[in-house]
Amino acid sequence: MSKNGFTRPKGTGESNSSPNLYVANCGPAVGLTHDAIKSAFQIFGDVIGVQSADDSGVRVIVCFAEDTAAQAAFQAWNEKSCPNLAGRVLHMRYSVPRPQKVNSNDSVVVSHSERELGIPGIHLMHEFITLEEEKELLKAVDERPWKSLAKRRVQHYGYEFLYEIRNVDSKQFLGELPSFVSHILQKIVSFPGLGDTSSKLVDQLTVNEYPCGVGLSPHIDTHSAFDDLIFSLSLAGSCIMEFRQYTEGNWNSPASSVVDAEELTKSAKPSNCTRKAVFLPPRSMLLMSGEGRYAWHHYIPHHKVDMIGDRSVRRGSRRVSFTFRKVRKGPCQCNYRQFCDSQLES
Ligand SMILES: O=C(O)CCC(=O)C(=O)O
Ligand SMILES: [Fe+2]
Repeated sequence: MSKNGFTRPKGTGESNSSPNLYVANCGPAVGLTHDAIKSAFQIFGDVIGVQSADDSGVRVIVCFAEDTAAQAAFQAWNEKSCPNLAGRVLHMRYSVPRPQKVNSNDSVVVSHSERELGIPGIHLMHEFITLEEEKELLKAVDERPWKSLAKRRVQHYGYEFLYEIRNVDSKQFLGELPSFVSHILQKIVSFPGLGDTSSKLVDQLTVNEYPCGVGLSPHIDTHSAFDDLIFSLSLAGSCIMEFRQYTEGNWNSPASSVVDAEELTKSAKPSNCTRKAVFLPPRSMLLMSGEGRYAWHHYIPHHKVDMIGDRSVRRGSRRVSFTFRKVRKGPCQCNYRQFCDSQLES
């Protein structure tokens, strides 16, 4: 495989024109140094440089300053015996710089803490559980049946989440949350900044398993479905979570609720929004509440690699998240009406 940073141009004919030529049957392995190649091609115009096309020693990239010089060289020497280069028959094609893989989170700044992130109501606690507890939780869910969606697998406890209506069936109680999360529920109560914790904080759990490279479309968890507090525990692999505040939003624009991941991400090119992101390492607990829960879309990009500053962090083979929420019993009365299905539809 070529590692030279160049590739064939897309398209044919004129559109192939480029100042760079890939030249085969020519190079140090057949006694032609890069300097010798450069001076031979200089007769067509300014040569910026010559580099190896691969490890073979017989294929090079010749970079001219101008397309016209490359065209002249191509016409004169392609598939011909070349007197200036030991009579070798050169095989040429145009070459263009290989496009960089776009895994760059579209250059959103990624924070490591809630303070850096600075979205009211979004809190992050690292190492919320131990490695041992993480292992136990993963073992517990892996022993239970998964439901396969198009790109990820889910389990629901307490109440089922219905993706078609972006809501829960609140009349169908599936039972108390399973005992393997009891210690998480106890810890959740002591999450810093929570006020009155006398009543049950959560009664619904969605477990999501994302294979490497799978994310979740931008959405706001439906206001009428769940109360204020949404806790999300990350296990196994890391990811970044992006938050978007749309300036002209309404409750279902661009996607207010959890839809199956791949549907909307392609349309998720943000233009009219403020974007912030946070890195979610395994065992961290994220709390979305208040403005961050009601008025910001959250989104997990479909990337195999997350760019954090200039560091790339490869996603693990899977990330499993436990999202704890409380099913809402009456209409939502938040102060973010434009994102609130309870207040816009009533
Ligand atoms: O995987 C996560 O951390 C978030 C899941 C989520 O946003 C949801 O289920 O609504
Ligand atoms: Fe969500």
